[in-house]
Amino acid sequence: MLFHVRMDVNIPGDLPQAEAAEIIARERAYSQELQMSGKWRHIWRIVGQYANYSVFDVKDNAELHEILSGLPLFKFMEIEVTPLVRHPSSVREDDS
Ligand SMILES: O=C(O)CC1=CCC(=O)O1
Repeated sequence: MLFHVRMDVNIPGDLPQAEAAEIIARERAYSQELQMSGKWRHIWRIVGQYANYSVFDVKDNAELHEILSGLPLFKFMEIEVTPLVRHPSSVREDDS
């Protein structure tokens, strides 16, 4: 199943910089491992915002929930999920 996910990050200003840097480094490693596995298909920065648009390809809602709630930045994020289904006019073979 494909899901479009918007993640808005809001790290509190009073979090020590070293702690924030460590969480961001773990977030990057976690994300890159999932990208390499094919489950996190796309990640795009939203211009001018500390936010991204991502596309996940996972088994079901439960797997997506597990992945998102495991994000090191999860507690500092607002997350919006939109389930996707193949468009009947799509010419791309990997759209589902
Ligand atoms: O910077 C972000 O948009 C948050 C994030 C998600 C995965 C990652 O590496 O950073």
